[in-house]
Amino acid sequence: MPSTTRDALSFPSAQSAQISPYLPISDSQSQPLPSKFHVTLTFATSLDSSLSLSPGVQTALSGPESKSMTHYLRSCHDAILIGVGTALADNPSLNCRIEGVGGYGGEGLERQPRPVILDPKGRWEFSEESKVMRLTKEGKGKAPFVVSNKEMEGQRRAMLECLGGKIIVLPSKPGAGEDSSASSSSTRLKWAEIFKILEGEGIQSVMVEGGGAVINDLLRPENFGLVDTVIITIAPTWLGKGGVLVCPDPRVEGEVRVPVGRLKGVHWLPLGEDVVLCGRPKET
Ligand SMILES: NC(=O)C1=CN([C@@H]2O[C@H](COP(=O)(O)OP(=O)(O)OC[C@H]3O[C@@H](n4cnc5c(N)ncnc54)[C@H](OP(=O)(O)O)[C@@H]3O)[C@@H](O)[C@H]2O)C=CC1
Ligand SMILES: Nc1nc(O)c(N)c(N[C@@H]2O[C@H](COP(=O)(O)O)[C@@H](O)[C@H]2O)n1
Repeated sequence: MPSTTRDALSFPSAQSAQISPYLPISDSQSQPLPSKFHVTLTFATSLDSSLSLSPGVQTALSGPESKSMTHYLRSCHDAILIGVGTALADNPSLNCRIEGVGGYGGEGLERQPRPVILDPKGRWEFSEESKVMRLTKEGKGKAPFVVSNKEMEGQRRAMLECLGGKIIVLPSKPGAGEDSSASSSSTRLKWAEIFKILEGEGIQSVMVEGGGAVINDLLRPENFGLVDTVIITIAPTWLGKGGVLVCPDPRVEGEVRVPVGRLKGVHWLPLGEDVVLCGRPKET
């Protein structure tokens, strides 16, 4: 086996066939590009709705089968988006390690997604040693785009650009009536604008992986309609209080509390010891 594929993952076609209705494209390269920008919200959660044991800590929830599923999803999207909290906590790879994808037996960077880090205040102090940069240098992934309100210091920016990444500076616009759970109102970016800017970069589909603040923000009623599909890995474990929770703000109509949202067109897929939930925020 060539060294490039020694650490490659595979995801069986019987299982990918069950997930592909929720994806912008299947892994078949002959499929046409999506005609509309597609957003997939995806993450792994515990039975008590935790993404990790505590803020700033990375917690492995997915078993090997659902981890392969996540990498399969990565191969079917143009970009992966995470918040800066996840970049700081996880030092993630944000590449796709499915057998046959570029860097893992495939040509060039074929079907490797573009990592996108949402970092309005410029808190992510990446270096050439950050995992995502190392993998880029090894030809196993793409360099990240950093979406920010701030310009980046010259040397780090030059290194990022030299690897093929870039910083995308967006003007901040305080939003009326927004709370500060994801980001202070002066730096909070509107999701419609974030997705529009990515579309302008030639990106047609994005999987948003987390973390907590990003997911809870996208679950707000005014944002949920921007999400096309939701794919959640549920692991058979409780992490306990104090974790990073997926738990959006409550929704009140008049003086009555109503559910924040419910998925439609749901499909459940057991994968190893986990179960994967696929659904759509709206009817199609
Ligand atoms: N189990 C799983 O599948 C996953 C788990 N995780 C875990 O989640 C945790 C990280 O979650 P969390 O700490 O909530 O951090 P996030 O990754 O959600 O990043 C949050 C930060 O992103 C920025 N941000 C979020 N929304 C917006 C917006 N609309 N506009 C502008 N900026 C925005 C803000 O930065 P600023 O404050 O600088 O303004 C905010 O503080 C880690 O422990 C990680 O391991 C992460 C991903 C997946
Ligand atoms: N699907 C999934 N399962 C888990 O158990 C996780 N902890 C995560 N985290 C997400 O994956 C990123 C880390 O993986 P890579 O190093 O990029 O392969 C991390 O940043 C989260 O986005 N996901």
